[in-house]
Amino acid sequence: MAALPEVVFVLGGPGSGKGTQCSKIIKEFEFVHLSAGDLLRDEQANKESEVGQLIEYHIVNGTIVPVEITCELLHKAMKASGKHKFLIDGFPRNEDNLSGWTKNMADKTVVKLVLCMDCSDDICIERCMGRGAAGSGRSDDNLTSLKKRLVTFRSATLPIVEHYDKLGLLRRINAERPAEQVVFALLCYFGVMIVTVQPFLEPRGFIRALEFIFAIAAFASVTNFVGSIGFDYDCGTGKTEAVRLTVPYPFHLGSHSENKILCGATKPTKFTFFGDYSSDAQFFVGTGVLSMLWAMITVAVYLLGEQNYRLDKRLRYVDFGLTLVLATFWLAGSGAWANGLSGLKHETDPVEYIRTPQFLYGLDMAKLHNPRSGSFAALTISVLLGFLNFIMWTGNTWFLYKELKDEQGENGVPNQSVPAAAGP
Ligand SMILES: Nc1ncnc2c1ncn2[C@@H]1O[C@H](COP(=O)(O)OP(=O)(O)O)[C@@H](O)[C@H]1O
Ligand SMILES: O=c1ccn([C@@H]2O[C@H](COP(=O)(O)OP(=O)(O)O)[C@@H](O)[C@H]2O)c(=O)[nH]1
Repeated sequence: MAALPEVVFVLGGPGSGKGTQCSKIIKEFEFVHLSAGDLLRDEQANKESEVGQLIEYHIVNGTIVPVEITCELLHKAMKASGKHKFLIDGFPRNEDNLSGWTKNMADKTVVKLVLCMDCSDDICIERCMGRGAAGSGRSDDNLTSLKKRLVTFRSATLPIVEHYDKLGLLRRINAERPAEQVVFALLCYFGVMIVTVQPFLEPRGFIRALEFIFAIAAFASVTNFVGSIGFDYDCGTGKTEAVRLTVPYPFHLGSHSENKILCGATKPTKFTFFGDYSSDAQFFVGTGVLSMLWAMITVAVYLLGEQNYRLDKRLRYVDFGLTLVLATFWLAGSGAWANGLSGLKHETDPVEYIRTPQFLYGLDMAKLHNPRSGSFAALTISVLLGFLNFIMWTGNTWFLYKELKDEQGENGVPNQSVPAAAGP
């Protein structure tokens, strides 16, 4: 399922610095800043608007415009932006706003965070008066309107702030500090927020995390393996000496030999094997390493750039394609390695070894007794892990394919009917 658009609400008293801080945040993070107040003022300035007068009335009196109007303006602006992350400043301001949003937008958006700019009334008044004096042109930057706006904030907006606090979404910011200090605190919250564990609660991310672990387990059980076999070597004097031969990765047996000085001889005796299983083993290990790298990259992308991933179809096609290729590699690699391992086990079987004609090894095989085989269990497990990886990568290919199919609207903002704006 495609991700829902993300929303961060920014609340706070008039003049607490909501607009100032939002404009700083969008420089650092890919959010679209939507000021509910600005949208209402633009609508009110539109001579053709049927609700202009109603908006003006509420703004001057510091009361709240009916949610149908605000919600429609917000929804239009979200759709028009073509983006997926929104910083909504000055909304929801009362119970009516909250229930209107819940009714129309809650199941089509995800509220990631609610920021509350804490600021005393005196500072709010001082800032708004300063804004008015600097020529904001706002009909509500005067003492009479300000007092009403502050009352509305305390009585209507603070219960909404508390509502989000109970949901665990609220972050309070001391907004009385200089703007640079305020933005620093805010950016920390945003930095934490962009790391999302959400994809790992869904099959795609969850399986990918497992794939990372199992890919490492599969190839490490091969690369770390050093097998061994052993015999007793008859010195011919009634004494025997134990011989241990190693079978190391990458199992290019033909090029691996061991020289042992036995029974006090002056010259070493050369023990060697035949056969080469390195291509099977290395293909398997290569698949494991590639899978680990791809899983590592995608886990990082899911954690830090999930929204971009969901919005950028190319990324998802690349993920789907590579996952499919790696699933195929796991099947081929595990099959080949299973076959290689059975050859390797046969070739390094100490019973077979001592039965081999003498001319092949240049050794007097009659002197070798009591064959002892080492354990190849780790390699058998590696084959099983390989097939398990095949199942996981194939399963994930299916989930990625399904996600590609379950496309949402172009810009991620769902198409939905918006309540009609109320008349004046
Ligand atoms: N931290 C701050 N310190 C001092 N002045 C600020 C601070 N933040 C905002 N201001 C000023 O206060 C006024 C109101 O800020 P604004 O961001 O428009 O508030 P709001 O959007 O909450 O109404 C503006 O003139 C702005 O420059
Ligand atoms: O969701 C909203 C946002 C704003 N307003 C009105 O717009 C005014 C100005 O809001 P804004 O957020 O621009 O300014 P602030 O009061 O926070 O400085 C408010 O007093 C309300 O009358 C509203 O009714 N609903």
